[in-house]
Amino acid sequence: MTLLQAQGLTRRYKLPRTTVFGAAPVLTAVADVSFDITAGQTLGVVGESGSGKSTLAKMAMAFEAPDAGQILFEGQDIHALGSTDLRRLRPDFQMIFQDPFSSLDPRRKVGWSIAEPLRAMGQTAPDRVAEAFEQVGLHPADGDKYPHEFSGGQRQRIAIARAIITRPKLLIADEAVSALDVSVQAQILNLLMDLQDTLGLGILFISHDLAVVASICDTLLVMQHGQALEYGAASDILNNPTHAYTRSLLTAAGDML
Ligand SMILES: Nc1ncnc2c1ncn2[C@@H]1O[C@H](COP(=O)(O)OP(=O)(O)OP(=O)(O)O)[C@@H](O)[C@H]1O
Repeated sequence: MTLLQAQGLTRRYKLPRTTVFGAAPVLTAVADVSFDITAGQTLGVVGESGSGKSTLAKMAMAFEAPDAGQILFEGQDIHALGSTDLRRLRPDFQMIFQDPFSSLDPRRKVGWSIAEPLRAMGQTAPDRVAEAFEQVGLHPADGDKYPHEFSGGQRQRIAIARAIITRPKLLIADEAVSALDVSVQAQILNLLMDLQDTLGLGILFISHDLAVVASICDTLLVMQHGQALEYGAASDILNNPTHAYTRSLLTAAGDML
């Protein structure tokens, strides 16, 4: 079943004027991008810094509206929903960021922080908190500790626990392992794949690192300057890239693939 369907997504930003004459310059951060994600499938989005990956994620999370195109979640246009309907849908799609420090309140015990999405739904469910800790390979007693007591990899596990606590259907991971050492990256990627198997999650996995993306994705979207250069089965693109830019990413990834 198609979980998320992006059709012709376009996002433009007005830039500061450089002269008093004429219109303000406009940057097209995402230009006419389309993709699908089905349940249990990972779409990898790869591209250099500034290629529009995070802008795509923000639109998929309904944090930012597209200037053109649509994002359908289970057939519903999320940008056409009223705030009440969007709030009702929110638990179904959750996001993990590069830096869990920015989303974990340093003054709060992590058990409190991971329950935040439940509180936003008007729920308190201590057994869900314990379950989420166990699902990410931590101990429920870890909920009584503060973020600084954990390593970077453990903090990313906590961020994942918080993302899955609402039992979402779709997870959006934006550079979720980029700040971690290679061995820890592998552990977090394995965790995401295990969670996908058990929970049937669809995952939108964004990274500038093709080696990382290739290790986890089923389908691949290669972006450059806001454009989708290639989109399709990851194995097809990796074995037979049609674009010179993709070939340069493959060369850069080298032995890591
Ligand atoms: N709010 C904004 N206002 C103006 N320009 C923006 C805004 N957000 C993003 N941009 C520009 O849009 C382009 C795409 O940015 P985006 O963050 O989506 O790229 P990215 O591929 O995620 O790169 P990075 O990994 O460095 O964040 C960049 O040129 C960026 O400077």
